[in-house]
Amino acid sequence: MDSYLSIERIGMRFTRGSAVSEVLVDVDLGIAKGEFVSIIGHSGCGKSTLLNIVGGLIRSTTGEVLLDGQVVDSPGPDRAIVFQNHSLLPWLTVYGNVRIAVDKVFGRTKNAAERHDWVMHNLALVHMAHAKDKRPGEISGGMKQRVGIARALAMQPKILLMDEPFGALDALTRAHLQDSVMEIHAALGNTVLMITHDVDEAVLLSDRIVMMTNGPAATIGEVLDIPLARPRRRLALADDPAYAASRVQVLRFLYERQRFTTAAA
Ligand SMILES: Nc1ncnc2c1ncn2[C@@H]1O[C@H](COP(=O)(O)OP(=O)(O)OP(=O)(O)O)[C@@H](O)[C@H]1O
Repeated sequence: MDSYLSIERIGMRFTRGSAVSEVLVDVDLGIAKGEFVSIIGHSGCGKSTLLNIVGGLIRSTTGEVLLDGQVVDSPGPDRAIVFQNHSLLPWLTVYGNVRIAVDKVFGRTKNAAERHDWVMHNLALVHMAHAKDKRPGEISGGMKQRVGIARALAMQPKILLMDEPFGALDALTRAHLQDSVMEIHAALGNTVLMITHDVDEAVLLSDRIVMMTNGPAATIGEVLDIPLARPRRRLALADDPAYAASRVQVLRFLYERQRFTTAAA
């Protein structure tokens, strides 16, 4: 496979005084351009640590990450991150929150009118153009996540990194956002690496699911291809045997092969 993102033999050890914790060992993963890959694994196994290494927020102890042939060693606009708890600036409007990122990334290459249009285009993609003048305190959690996604997309990153983006939302809002993300992925062909705890979400959205072993010293246990044609519709999939089979494989991995142990909590 031609890897656009290449995670090569990543190891991560945290040292505090004489205490050393081995969190990740020998993590190897290649992601193709346009692929949607999810990472699933029990709490504490090191999923966020891995995503933060890819984002350049922390440096791995061993191994390296390459994106489009470039070594990742610091944060950059080519890797936009969407966190579980939106990170919008409360004093700016919805528009302002996206505009600030657009000005930063495209300040030299697009003029003010183009930047305005680009902000509005990305707000429209997540169905938030109507709320452009509202402040984060005036909109729901789901809407805030939509704005966070618009801001990330507006940076035109090479890869979109999402750390449990829908984790704090109720089931219905979550379903709407998943549908939006699928629409956007179909329209733009983004490369996405997403952490989730939700097996149905992973199967619905992903081309492949990366299943991590329990920590400490976690690594990739199995990678599952999801053989479901796109576009995917959640209602139709409910009766699809291929959907059920993928789901069972992830559940087996998590609850039989990698049973949650208190040591991993
Ligand atoms: N800066 C740090 N210093 C020391 N240990 C850390 C640090 N960051 C993370 N860890 C440890 O690394 C392990 C993995 O944490 P991480 O947050 O990556 O797991 P996770 O799989 O994302 O968990 P969850 O699903 O609960 O969010 C945990 O044991 C955590 O305590």
